Amino acid sequence: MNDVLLSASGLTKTFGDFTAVDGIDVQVTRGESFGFLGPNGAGKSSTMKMVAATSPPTGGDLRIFGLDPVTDGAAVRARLGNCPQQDNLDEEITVEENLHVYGRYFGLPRKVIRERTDELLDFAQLTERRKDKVEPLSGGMKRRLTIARSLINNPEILLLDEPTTGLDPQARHVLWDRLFRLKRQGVTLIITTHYMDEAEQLCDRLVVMDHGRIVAEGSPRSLIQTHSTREVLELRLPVDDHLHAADLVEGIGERVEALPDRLLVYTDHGDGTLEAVHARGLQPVSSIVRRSSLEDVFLHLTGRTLVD
Ligand SMILES: Nc1ncnc2c1ncn2[C@@H]1O[C@H](COP(=O)(O)OP(=O)(O)OP(=O)(O)O)[C@@H](O)[C@H]1O
Repeated sequence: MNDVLLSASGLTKTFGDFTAVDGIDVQVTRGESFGFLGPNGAGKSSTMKMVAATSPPTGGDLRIFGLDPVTDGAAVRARLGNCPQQDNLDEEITVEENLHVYGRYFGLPRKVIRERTDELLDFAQLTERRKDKVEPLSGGMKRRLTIARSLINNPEILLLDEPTTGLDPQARHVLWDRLFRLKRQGVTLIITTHYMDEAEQLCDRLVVMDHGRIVAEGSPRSLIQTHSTREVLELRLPVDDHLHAADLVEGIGERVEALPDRLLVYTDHGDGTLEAVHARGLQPVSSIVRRSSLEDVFLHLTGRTLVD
């Protein structure tokens, strides 16, 4: 039997006249790594705050661990780890004191807090920095500390709102590695991101969100198979504006998307498609063939790119 930890039906959040989350249906089962992928403003954070039991829904039904986060907020929060978009560490105290304070907040015995702190500092690769103040740590270290802190109560679900936004590539990879470890330990991860590579790396299953609605759902692989071709030929032609250049490659490949700086020709055989472009007498300034990604899925479904 699937152990459903999160169940939302018609979940809605309005701010005055504005609808940020527009009647979404989502289920997450224990052990899954589940993602909300969408551009800024899609409604991901608003959804996460409702799931974190910190912002009440304005419509629909939401159950976490079978509980109502409005009436059973404290019970829900005790079983969740919550990493909000902005790190909210206490910068004036040390790394380990940040964990101690959180442990006390959850009412854990001192001995348990000490043991968990040692484990979590090791997990976050921060043992050597345990006596240092938080303020001078790098962005990646602060993020890892935020995650370590949110694990102090041994949560069944870890909520991660844009976990790697603002981090450099190396720091992102370190963080992804830590999140993989948690996933292997059986922690259910719920992640929001506007990075398609992060969604592909971390999520077993995800929903694509746009303007508060879910526009597609599935594993990264199944979404790509359903909504894109195997490969994409990216072309830069000697024209000023690619937005009006799609007709130059009309009939080549299965579908063409025109972006301001390039054409994306969707095809199952990129190299053959490039030959067809050359056979038409076109001389691209540059061309690459790559695998289809979730970015292509988003573009196909919404006509827009994930990151502007
Ligand atoms: N407290 C609020 N009052 C009014 N509008 C809000 C409030 N919080 C969010 N919104 C609006 O709701 C929409 C969705 O915001 P939300 O933060 O959920 O999106 P997001 O997908 O998480 O994007 P981001 O990554 O930028 O946070 C946005 O248009 C935002 O301006």
